[in-house]
Amino acid sequence: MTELITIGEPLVVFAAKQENLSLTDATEFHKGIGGAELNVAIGTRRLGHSVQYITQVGQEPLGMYITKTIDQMDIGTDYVFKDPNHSTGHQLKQLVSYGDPEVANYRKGSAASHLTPSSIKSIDLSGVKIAHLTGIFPAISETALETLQLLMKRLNDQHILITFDTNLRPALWKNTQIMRNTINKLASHSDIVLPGIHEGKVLVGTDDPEKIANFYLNQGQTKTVVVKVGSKGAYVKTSEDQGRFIPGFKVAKVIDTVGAGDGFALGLITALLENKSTEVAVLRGNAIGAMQVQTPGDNDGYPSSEELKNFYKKVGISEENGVNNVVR
Ligand SMILES: Nc1ncnc2c1ncn2[C@@H]1O[C@H](COP(=O)(O)OP(=O)(O)OP(=O)(O)O)[C@@H](O)[C@H]1O
Ligand SMILES: O=C(O)C(=O)C[C@H](O)[C@H](O)CO
Repeated sequence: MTELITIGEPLVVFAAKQENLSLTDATEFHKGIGGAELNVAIGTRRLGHSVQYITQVGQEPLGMYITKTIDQMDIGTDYVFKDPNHSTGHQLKQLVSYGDPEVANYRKGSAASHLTPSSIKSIDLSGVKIAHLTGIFPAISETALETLQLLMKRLNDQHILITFDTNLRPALWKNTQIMRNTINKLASHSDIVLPGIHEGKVLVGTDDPEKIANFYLNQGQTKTVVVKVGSKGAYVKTSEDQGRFIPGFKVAKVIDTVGAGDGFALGLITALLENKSTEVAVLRGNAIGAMQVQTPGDNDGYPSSEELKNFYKKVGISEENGVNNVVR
């Protein structure tokens, strides 16, 4: 039985080791794995919950590297399909001393983009508590979108809670209007929607968190919206309560912002799996987002239960009292 299921495109990430060099000039790289949904799977497993990851990889060294690595992490690979004809997506990522790193993606026509709806029919959803979906996978190909739509229909039919991170990747879409319409439609079939504040501006046309939340709460089945506001934390509103900000955690130095949103999502998901309140789930999302920005990889800041406890201890809060303790 699996608590969390997710579907996405894994990327082999070659992260530059030399600070502030362009990707053209960098010569030394560290090989790791990324991909938004896989990041969530990794962090969720690290906190002790069971996960199945649905994807397709090439039958070549990068595909084998992904499969071997996630298998060693004890993430379920029952639905990691193999494609002998296409290779696995990969990415070069810059190391910067400030701001977002430059990335170069090599993912067009990847094995994952050739996943088709037929792969969804075999998936056993019994016992699954939460499914995590994002706006990246449906952007990589028409068949990926159809595959996601079929999975969503099966999840909705079985009343399995869906968390949806809008995760905009404009370069993967034909144009902004198609991106906006498709993502907002997918969001309407999700229970918890997790846009970033800048994404809200593109998707809803405002950067007022309350207005962004109201937009999603007024369409489809969405009952909770959390708008992520970078270092400031997050704004949460449900269909039953007034919205509120839950402040973020101060960090000594931001090393790499990639994977913070996924860290937030997995913090929220794991807390909900442990029957914590929505507000505690947002607090844990903030904590794991803050831990992730202090590390160079896409998912190496995600904590074990022990590391999460130590993080709270260091800032002098616990999950039980932390929501109302705004001095961080
Ligand atoms: N500089 C920071 N300091 C502390 N916490 C941070 C910082 N940046 C991000 N976080 C935490 O991580 C969460 C997610 O970050 P962000 O708001 O950038 O999400 P996002 O827009 O989804 O990001 P991503 O680019 O990873 O998709 C924030 O809500 C916050 O809790
Ligand atoms: O999946 C992608 O598009 C990536 O850029 C890989 C990163 O690990 C991911 O986006 C972080 O959210």
